[in-house]
Amino acid sequence: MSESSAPFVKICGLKTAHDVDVAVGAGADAVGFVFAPGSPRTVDAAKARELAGRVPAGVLTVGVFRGQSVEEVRRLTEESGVRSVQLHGDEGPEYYGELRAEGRTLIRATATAVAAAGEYGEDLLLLDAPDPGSGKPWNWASEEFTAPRGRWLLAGGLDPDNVGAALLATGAWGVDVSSGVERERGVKSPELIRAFLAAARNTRR
Ligand SMILES: O=C(O)c1ccccc1N[C@@H]1O[C@H](COP(=O)(O)O)[C@@H](O)[C@H]1O
Repeated sequence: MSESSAPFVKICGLKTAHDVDVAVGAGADAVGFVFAPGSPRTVDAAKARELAGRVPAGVLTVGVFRGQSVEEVRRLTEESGVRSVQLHGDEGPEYYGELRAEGRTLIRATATAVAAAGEYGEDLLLLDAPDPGSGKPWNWASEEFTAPRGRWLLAGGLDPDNVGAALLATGAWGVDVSSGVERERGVKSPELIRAFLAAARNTRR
């Protein structure tokens, strides 16, 4: 993708067939299913398999994990059939290496400064807020923020009203959203999903 093309957009935390259909129909590049425990968006492997089965091959399906063992990530990924693994824990490069050796597409989520995408062997880097999925933004607009080299996604408190400015300010390759497309915590809004995708798509870096 060239710098002037439309940004990559992932819509995360989907729990219903209708929301998956809306996100895919509105042009999402990726959809996420949360396997991390304790979230209002958590789904089990059977539900994720049902939802992922609705997603066409050109759209990436992502399982979202936090602080879970390699064995659990492997099991949930295989049982659900999602194609990509997004890790929010404090896993090190060895952990990534183990999953990478099995051919999984890896997204490394972090709230700390990173010089370049790919340092742990991940396919995509995701810069997120310290409390992922909370809808709270972080200081991506501050002068202290330095964007990493390479392809990276921005997340944390994005919504249809701020995603364009966030993309322009940071130069992120793509964006990821959950709370900002919900009408109440854990319940997606089809209108907000469509509005977010339109706003992001219309932004050219
Ligand atoms: O969405 C969750 O509940 C979640 C739980 C645990 C780890 C990650 C989670 N979601 C990720 O958080 C951001 C979205 O944040 P926001 O709600 O838009 O502020 C995104 O990367 C999700 O994949």
